[in-house]
Amino acid sequence: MSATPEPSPPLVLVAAAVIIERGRVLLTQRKAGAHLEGAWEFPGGKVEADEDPRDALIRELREEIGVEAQVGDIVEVTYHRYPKKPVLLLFYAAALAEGSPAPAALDVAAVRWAEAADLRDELFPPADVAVLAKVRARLAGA
Ligand SMILES: Nc1nc2c([nH]c(=O)n2[C@H]2C[C@H](O)[C@@H](COP(=O)(O)OP(=O)(O)OP(=O)(O)O)O2)c(=O)[nH]1
Repeated sequence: MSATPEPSPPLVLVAAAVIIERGRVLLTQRKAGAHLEGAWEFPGGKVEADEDPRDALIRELREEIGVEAQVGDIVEVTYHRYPKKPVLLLFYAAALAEGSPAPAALDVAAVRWAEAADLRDELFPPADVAVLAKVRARLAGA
């Protein structure tokens, strides 16, 4: 008798921000106990079923790091299949709004501004390879 195939896990839609200021990009670190714990990443999170991805990103940036952001154009779109979790990542260029509070680690392990030399692939989730290449190029002014 053949085993019943596992149902495919649903695709998770994620919006994340590429925020560059004065030659540095804003990164957050994933909390202990979370999927990919300890990895550095671009701040953001899951888009709810009824949400515009840009609105989801503004909400996540408020919740995670307490900033007010303006969300611009897509930098990269990446599909990645984590074990038991396929994700579609929308990476948007974004900027801190005038008068926004400075980023604070409200619901992340840490937050920091990073230079191009700090963007080593192995510190990030495997899905971030393509966006990291684009961010390095942007930081280099290309
Ligand atoms: N925000 C963000 N998420 C990323 C990046 N790269 C990457 O693979 N991801 C993945 C990690 C997570 O699986 C997913 C974001 O979901 P999340 O942080 O809201 O939720 P989570 O999986 O920790 O939460 P949960 O399932 O435990 O509720 O996208 C990135 O650069 N930024």
